[in-house]
Amino acid sequence: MSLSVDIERKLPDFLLRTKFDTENENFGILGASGSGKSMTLRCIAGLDKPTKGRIVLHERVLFDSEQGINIPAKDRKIGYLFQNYALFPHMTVKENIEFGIRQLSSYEREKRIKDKLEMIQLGNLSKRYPYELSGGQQQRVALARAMVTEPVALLLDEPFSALDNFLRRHMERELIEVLESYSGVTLFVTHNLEEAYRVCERLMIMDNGQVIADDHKGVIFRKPPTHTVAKLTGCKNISAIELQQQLENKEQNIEQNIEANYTVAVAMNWGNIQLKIQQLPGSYKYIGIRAFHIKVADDLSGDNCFEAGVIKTEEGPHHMTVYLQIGYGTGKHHLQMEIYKEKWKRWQNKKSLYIQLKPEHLFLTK
Ligand SMILES: Nc1ncnc2c1ncn2[C@@H]1O[C@H](COP(=O)(O)OP(=O)(O)OP(=O)(O)O)[C@@H](O)[C@H]1O
Repeated sequence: MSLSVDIERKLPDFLLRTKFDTENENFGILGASGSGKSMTLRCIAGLDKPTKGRIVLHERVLFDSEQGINIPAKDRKIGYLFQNYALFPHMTVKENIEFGIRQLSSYEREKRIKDKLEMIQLGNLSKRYPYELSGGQQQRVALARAMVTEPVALLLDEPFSALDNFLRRHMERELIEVLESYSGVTLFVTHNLEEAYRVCERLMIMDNGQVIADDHKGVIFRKPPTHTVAKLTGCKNISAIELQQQLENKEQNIEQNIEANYTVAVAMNWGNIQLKIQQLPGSYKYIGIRAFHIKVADDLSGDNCFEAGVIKTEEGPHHMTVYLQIGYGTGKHHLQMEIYKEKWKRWQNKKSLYIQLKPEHLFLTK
């Protein structure tokens, strides 16, 4: 199954331009609020009409502005799951699931409903009304209702955002299981980076109506193409840089213990420290490192080891966030490190410590 989208939607104050192709993978869409994620899904589902462009789902043209094709939403074979369940309140669980397949024979209807009730493990609650169900149960019914039509594509728009954290993780695991046996295209919109990473193989990042990155999740997180993508994917440490492939003066190289085959970046927002990096210099303007990649070091002997002052700490349930100052100080923190609480115990009373920004964890970006 494949989906190809190349559309534009013009509104007085907003321009959406989305272009991507996906095939048999969980495809995640990430972006700040108002970046156009839901509008993209609505255009694909046929609930909103692009100003121009083309949408093809498994070789079937759903929309083509030049050819005047615009298949109505009900005929697109698309299942849509919203954040707020949208179950019919006056219908039971079974009736809600049955709603989209009323045209099928009663034998086929019963078979599919039984199958979907088993999938969501709510067979014993089939006669209940939505108000008699918990939030998680309602969302499972909504998932069954979206899938009972055997859609070619499943669009999930922040499906767990109304649930508490515990239920959210539980539903996420259930969804991953359901999707393993689903052969259609899945688009998953979420604000939650970790959720996107766990559920999806590929991620598209949107910013102000535009696609600014689209790649395998590992690449997006390891080497974000721009500093906006780095920020939107949760990178807390980004600095403007000046790059030098190698220092011109060889003596200076030796003196500063910098090998010539490394690129050297001067991190202007991190107290002008000099960093060794493995990427070749290009037209990069920024350097970044994720908070959990900053490591406490025993001494200054490794690559990119620095003495850092501890400005403040914040305690989370499992880890500490430590705000650090390095290089030429300004009184403000330069870096944010995340470290497991157990590990942090060793340093918790220290005002300064050694840290390492390993070359393999630093990335250059535009
Ligand atoms: N019917 C409409 N008329 C005018 N502007 C709209 C309409 N629908 C959405 N917008 C605007 O289009 C932009 C994109 O909206 P969209 O709902 O796609 O954002 P989103 O990325 O899904 O955001 P969120 O994460 O907050 O749900 C927003 O600026 C929104 O205000």
